[in-house]
Amino acid sequence: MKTEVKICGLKTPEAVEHAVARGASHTGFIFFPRSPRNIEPDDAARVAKGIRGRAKIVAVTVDAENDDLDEIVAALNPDILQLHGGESPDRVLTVKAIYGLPVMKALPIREASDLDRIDPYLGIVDRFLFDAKPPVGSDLPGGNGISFDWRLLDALDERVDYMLSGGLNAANIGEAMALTGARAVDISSGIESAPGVKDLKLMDEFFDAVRRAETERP
Ligand SMILES: O=C(O)c1ccccc1N[C@@H]1O[C@H](COP(=O)(O)O)[C@@H](O)[C@H]1O
Repeated sequence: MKTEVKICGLKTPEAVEHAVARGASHTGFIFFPRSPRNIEPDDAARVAKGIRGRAKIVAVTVDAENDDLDEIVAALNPDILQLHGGESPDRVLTVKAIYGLPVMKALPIREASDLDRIDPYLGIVDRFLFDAKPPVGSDLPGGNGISFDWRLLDALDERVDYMLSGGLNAANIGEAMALTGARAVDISSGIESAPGVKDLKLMDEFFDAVRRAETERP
């Protein structure tokens, strides 16, 4: 089975089209003003226009209020909401009830005990996204370009559906996929030439590395 690849933090039609042409299953748009990848809902709708139905459109938000979610959903009509803050299981249930969209819940991972946070969300979220815990002092809950110890996922119940995220790039994705067996991966800063600026050559190298890793699967 082909690995699902989410290209996150997209801001231009060129980068979105390139990602989908290279086989991205998911495209991510960041709605978080402090991020260099932040995009306005109307701009995201314009940028994503050509790829609807060819790849999933993911709206990434961080502890967003309903007013903000209303605006994002109305403008972009995303396929999936990625909740990348401290949203509780109750909040996820509320968001699902209001918008009727699948939710991917990001959980920050640094140590084995961080996996204990999965349980309360089981049966509520549609998928998890495991990202590295942000470094102390970071302004961003994601997009920090740092990885966690992938071996921690050895302890994961294999029925838990997740995307692997955090500091992935062309140089380490082979090892990450081999160690975790992840069938879905997510990348943002690892394919950028500067914060928020996607580099199509780095994107190509990432897709090539993912496809190579697939052929090396047991
Ligand atoms: O990318 C951001 O700026 C961002 C801001 C707020 C919430 C989430 C964000 N990004 C998410 O983090 C992962 C990992 O990023 P990276 O590959 O380590 O740079 C990214 O794919 C987004 O889902």
